[in-house]
Amino acid sequence: MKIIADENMPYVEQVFADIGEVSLVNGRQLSAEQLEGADVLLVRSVTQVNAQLLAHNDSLKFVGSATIGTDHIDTQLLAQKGIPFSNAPGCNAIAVGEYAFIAMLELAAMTGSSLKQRTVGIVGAGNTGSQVARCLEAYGVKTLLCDPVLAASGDSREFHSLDQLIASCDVISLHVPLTKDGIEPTWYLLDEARLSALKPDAWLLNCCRGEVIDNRALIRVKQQRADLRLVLDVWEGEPNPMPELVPLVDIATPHIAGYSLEGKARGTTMLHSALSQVLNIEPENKLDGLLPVHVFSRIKLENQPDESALLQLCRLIYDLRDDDRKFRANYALAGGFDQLRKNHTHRREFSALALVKGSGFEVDWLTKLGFSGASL
Ligand SMILES: NC(=O)C1=CN([C@@H]2O[C@H](COP(=O)(O)OP(=O)(O)OC[C@H]3O[C@@H](n4cnc5c(N)ncnc54)[C@H](O)[C@@H]3O)[C@@H](O)[C@H]2O)C=CC1
Ligand SMILES: O=C(O)C(=O)[C@H](O)COP(=O)(O)O
Repeated sequence: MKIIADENMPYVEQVFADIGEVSLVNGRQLSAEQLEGADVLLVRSVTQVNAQLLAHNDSLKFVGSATIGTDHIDTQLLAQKGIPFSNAPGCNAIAVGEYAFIAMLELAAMTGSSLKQRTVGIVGAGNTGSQVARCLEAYGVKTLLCDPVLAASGDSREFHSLDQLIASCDVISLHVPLTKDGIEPTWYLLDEARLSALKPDAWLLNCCRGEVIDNRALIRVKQQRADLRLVLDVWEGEPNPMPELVPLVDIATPHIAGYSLEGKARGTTMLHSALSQVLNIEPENKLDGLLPVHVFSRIKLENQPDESALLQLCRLIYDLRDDDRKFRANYALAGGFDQLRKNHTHRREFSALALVKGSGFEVDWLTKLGFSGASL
């Protein structure tokens, strides 16, 4: 089988070797000509899978996207052509949850305040939003959820409206798909009126899609409101963020919130399972043994960590400040945004680090946060 895969899909050649020959391509530049004769197409979020891309191909048996979002896929077209499609829901949800949690700890350190004293509003309570809530609740931070779609579907959690969250939360973290229609469209969900209504000293995080915030309105509001703190991992108009916006942002990264090695590997192996099912091949667990041991495999805690020690511990797994520095230095260069993503050194998830505790204090909350437990 001829498999065309995005070059930024860790382990893809290894994982798919039993099904066919994998050719790696630049996903953003993939052309209809390159796709001629391919049986399987494996993409990431930068490839628009549409009629133009499929124009010279009549052999595709499967399209997979190793992502949660599907806004780059014309799923209707694939259904019309009878081409099975699968994405990888939840594959990088833990990575996004940990990114948002670490970003909030960094903002607390930056502003000399405490995350624990804040109430965090999570907009979109699906896979990624729930992981943010899990981290915050493990640490003892109050969270409020907004998800009218899940509320209407009978989800038993307590939900609030977006405007209630904006009025009452000190932090707003966005975790919705990008949709232009339907009953709850998210395009420019945070418009000028909502941005202006954010509480004094509020923090706003966007780890879902750039266009969920009206970025021009954000520039105008932030220019008037120095009290607002911003964490942006996603940008309107990627791969070209608005240059006036970047200096106004406290933590800026190139759409890598989901880039943990575990998350990427899960995305690849989930697509392998989906394709195996389509081809009627016995699915294998390919994730076991794929990931290397983390450089710090275990750490001994002598005391209960306070917020500052917790941040130090998190930085052993992921020092967000490195990505922020690289972003500011490179995003405006030609191809800079994509290069940052391509060359990103995939971080690990909390579970890669085992904590050994000294006697006389509890670390249950740290294992709930995601770290592994270990005995001496
Ligand atoms: N920055 C990054 O690296 C990543 C970004 N993403 C983005 O995050 C999005 C969310 O991912 P998941 O949580 O895994 O998706 P999900 O589908 O599990 O959850 C999204 C939730 O948003 C809710 N929702 C839809 N419209 C809403 C609205 N108007 N207001 C409030 N809630 C609404 C849905 O009901 C759903 O529960 C993805 O669609 C993708 O675009 C996902 C992974 C990584
Ligand atoms: O899963 C999603 O949705 C995402 O946004 C991905 O983390 C983006 O990663 P790429 O597919 O663009 O590498």
